[in-house]
Amino acid sequence: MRGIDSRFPPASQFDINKSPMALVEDHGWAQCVQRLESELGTSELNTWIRPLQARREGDRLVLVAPNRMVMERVRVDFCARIQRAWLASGGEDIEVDVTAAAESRGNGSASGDDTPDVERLITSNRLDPRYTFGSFIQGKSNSQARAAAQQVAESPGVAYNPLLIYGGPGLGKTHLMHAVGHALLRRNQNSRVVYVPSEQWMNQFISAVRHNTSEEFKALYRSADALLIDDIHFFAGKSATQEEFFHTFNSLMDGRKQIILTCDRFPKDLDRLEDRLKSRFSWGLTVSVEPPDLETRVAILLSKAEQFGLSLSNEVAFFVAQHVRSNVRELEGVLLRLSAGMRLQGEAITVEFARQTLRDMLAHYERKVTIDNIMSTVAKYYNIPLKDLRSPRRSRMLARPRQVAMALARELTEHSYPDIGEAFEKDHTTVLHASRKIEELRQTDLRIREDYENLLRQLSY
Ligand SMILES: Nc1ncnc2c1ncn2[C@@H]1O[C@H](COP(=O)(O)OP(=O)(O)OP(=O)(O)O)[C@@H](O)[C@H]1O
Repeated sequence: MRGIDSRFPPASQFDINKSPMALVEDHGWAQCVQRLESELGTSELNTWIRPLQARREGDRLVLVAPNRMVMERVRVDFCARIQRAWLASGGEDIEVDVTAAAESRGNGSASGDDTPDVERLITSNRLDPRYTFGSFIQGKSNSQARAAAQQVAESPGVAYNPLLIYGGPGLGKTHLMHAVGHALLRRNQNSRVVYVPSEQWMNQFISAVRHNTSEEFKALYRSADALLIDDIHFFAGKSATQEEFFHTFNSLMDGRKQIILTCDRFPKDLDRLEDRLKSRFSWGLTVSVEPPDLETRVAILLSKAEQFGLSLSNEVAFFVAQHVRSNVRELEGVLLRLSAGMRLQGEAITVEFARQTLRDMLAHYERKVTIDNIMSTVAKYYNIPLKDLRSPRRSRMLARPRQVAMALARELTEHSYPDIGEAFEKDHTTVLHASRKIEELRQTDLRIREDYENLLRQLSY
């Protein structure tokens, strides 16, 4: 194992305190960043410029942002400045193009070509410097996952192994996974922390098989100290990939190395994933992240606004949080729209400004979260006739969906208990009891929690 160490990305390359640009062969970009250092504040530089990876494509400088959010902000606010800094630092006149990581991968190969250079593929996947425990806002919806991640960061390979974080899109699974990676590297700079999205892992595996470099592929992954694999639902139905992953998993577990996985649902519910993998996933700890509640959404908005250098009042944050409930990525998207709108129109962000700027989005939500629509969505979800939600029948088969529908109406609409009671042809105390009951069951009954979150997601998009 020692023999292949040199081919691993040195841990320091993952260090958030070092510029990712250290990895870029093109020194022109390093000089350009240096130039920008004198123009931008540290916070702007670390948030928007340092996470970019640069490569030359003919007479273009292609900057790959870790996600769409960064891509859009860089396009709007920094492109021209980067071009000027590039020229000023001795570069020739080139076009600057900004893409997001997933798009830039395009053909599914992380490197953009078909070179079976496993090391390069791995080094191209770095931890996002912004995804740390410090920038993760904790609330009821994610506190368990955060605590588990923190525990793993403190006792890797011992506390919970594997740690599997599951939940809907944009709820911070990747963020927490990277946060553990950063913490492990801070504890031990030489630790070999490997982060890879499942799709890339599979592409690298296929490429290794094609180019006869399977041994190298295996050795590289099996000698990691911590392996972080994102979105493992992607492995469903890919039997050869599952087989390879099964052996990697066993090898790492035998060596007491830490494994962290994320998945878009409770892993036992994944179709076409081998039972032996499902059972291994349950050896450690499986925790969920759920959509954040109102207070957490407000806290996230205020913290992100500060991070983006955007002045946002509590009142506006509260207004946005009341209307945008689905996930954190969407909250970030809203901040981006507000920021772009503010720049274009030169106005301060007031509640009225937010209402105008986001009117299409708000109208969409309002259409979806009527009591009638909640009822029909719940009836369809549980496959029961709509009229039964209103009927006086008390069978458990009907009572639970009815309570879920009432709780959703209470959470998603501004209607009072008596209004909701009237819509369900029940007394307001029944609605009150239903809301409390469902809140309690969401803590203790996994099935109810999943049903509620699924419905919340359907109604919130
Ligand atoms: N609790 C939180 N505090 C601060 N930022 C958060 C939080 N949760 C999510 N985010 C931010 O929301 C964005 C989306 O998060 P992330 O990519 O981790 O979601 P995910 O659950 O992995 O989604 P997907 O399943 O779609 O990959 C990121 O920018 C992340 O930093």
